[in-house]
Amino acid sequence: MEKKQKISRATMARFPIYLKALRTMGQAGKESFLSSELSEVTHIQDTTIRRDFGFLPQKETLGKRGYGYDTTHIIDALSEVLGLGLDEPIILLGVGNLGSAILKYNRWKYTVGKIVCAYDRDKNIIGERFGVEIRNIEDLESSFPKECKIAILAISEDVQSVVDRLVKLGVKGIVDFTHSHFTVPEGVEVQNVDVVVAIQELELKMKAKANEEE
Ligand SMILES: NC(=O)c1ccc[n+]([C@@H]2O[C@H](COP(=O)([O-])OP(=O)(O)OC[C@H]3O[C@@H](n4cnc5c(N)ncnc54)[C@H](O)[C@@H]3O)[C@@H](O)[C@H]2O)c1
Repeated sequence: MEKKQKISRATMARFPIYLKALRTMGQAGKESFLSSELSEVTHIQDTTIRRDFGFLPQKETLGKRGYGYDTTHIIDALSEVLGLGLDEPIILLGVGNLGSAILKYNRWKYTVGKIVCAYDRDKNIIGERFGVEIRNIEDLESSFPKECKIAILAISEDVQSVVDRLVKLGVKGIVDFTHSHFTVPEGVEVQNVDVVVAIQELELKMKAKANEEE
């Protein structure tokens, strides 16, 4: 029986970068590519790219000499490993400053899926922004998009109660921009995104580097 290779965290972290670049290249009509071309776009060494592709499931991903890799095959293989589809429906909770910026960031296409609708409790915000329908949070249960498993949290109050409602509706992954503490049951993943924490981590890395050089 074929032994399944364990994919390292570093390789898994590079897969979404390849996927994003290749979806853009694919949309531009590029049917095949060389690892050196992907390297130029992603700034990841081509030897690393070739090694990472060795972990992908399909045989076609191995590439052919002089032709390179088939763009569609690699996109499919990356999507399979990452468990992502282009049509992944995503909802956004909270359309204030941050939520609006997220909606405005129009690079969702060809990258991670699609924000199908957003929710807010402020009646003045209900309607449409950047082509996305904004619904009243009161209608969450009655208008929740079928099959939606991912929610982005950009609300500022009552976070736990909104999270509980999302979990009940079947949400399995939460991208959390709030600075609130909340809990989720086992089987639900939370990914925190925090600019302040990112700056603190950066400072620590810079200090460590400066100490090394002393
Ligand atoms: N992670 C980061 O780096 C980062 C950066 C900025 C802000 N934030 C956090 O993101 C959140 C939003 O920040 P903002 O500046 O956009 O705030 P904001 O006040 O401009 O927007 C919040 C929006 O969420 C809505 N809302 C609040 N509670 C709600 C609820 N329970 N149900 C439905 N809608 C609700 C409000 O009506 C408002 O439209 C805050 O929690 C803030 O602390 C995080």
